[in-house]
Amino acid sequence: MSADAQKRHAGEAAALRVEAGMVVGLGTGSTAAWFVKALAARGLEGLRCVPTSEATAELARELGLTLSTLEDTPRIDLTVDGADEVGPGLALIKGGGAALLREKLVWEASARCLVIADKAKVVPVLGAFALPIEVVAFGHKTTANRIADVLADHDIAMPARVRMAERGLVRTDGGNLIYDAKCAAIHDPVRLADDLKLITGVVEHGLFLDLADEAIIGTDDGFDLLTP
Ligand SMILES: O=C[C@H](O)[C@H](O)[C@H](O)COP(=O)(O)O
Repeated sequence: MSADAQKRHAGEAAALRVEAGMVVGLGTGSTAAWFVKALAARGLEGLRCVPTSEATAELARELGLTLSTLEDTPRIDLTVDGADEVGPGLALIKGGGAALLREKLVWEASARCLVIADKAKVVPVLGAFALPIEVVAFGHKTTANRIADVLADHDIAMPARVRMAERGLVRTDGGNLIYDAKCAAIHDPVRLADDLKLITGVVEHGLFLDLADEAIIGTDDGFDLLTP
């Protein structure tokens, strides 16, 4: 069976965790899209949804979900979102879809965070997926040099590369750039997260540590549950 079917199983199982009247954070990406569709199909009364990207907002709007913002609903009951890697203790790499900053803002405003993913995302050590780092566009090449220094300090020799699309530099919803750092293996995610945050010009990084309360991992015939 395909990864897409596993993502659907996880998304549908997560939608059953939502109750009428909740404020729900909507993640970004292909797995989160399955959740958004399944949630809309439930037709629960009184839901308010805070999307983590313009793409998710558009999908949710099309499906008739009621949208809100972090400004209007700063307290979120439950956020459901995908991940690029799910490591030990539910440490995550996120940001493959360039939504990491809004995602982290929504996650941190949430009473409970549920990560949904297909089986291939579960890894023994984070780092095979290139770590996304969101950087302000002004002076980004000098910021990239400082990022390279930090990576070298973590025995990561490859400098991070700016993310490109067919039509040029990828811009986040906030207008920033993404650098992707091929780490291979991140041995000390807490220290790397702290060191990256200290760099002037870095807005956020895709390490989500101590944020996920539970993971629903889609399988071919259902799903498995993981806790930190
Ligand atoms: O920026 C994007 C997000 O962090 C996504 O949740 C992540 O990239 C996983 O996406 P997908 O479910 O499409 O693999």
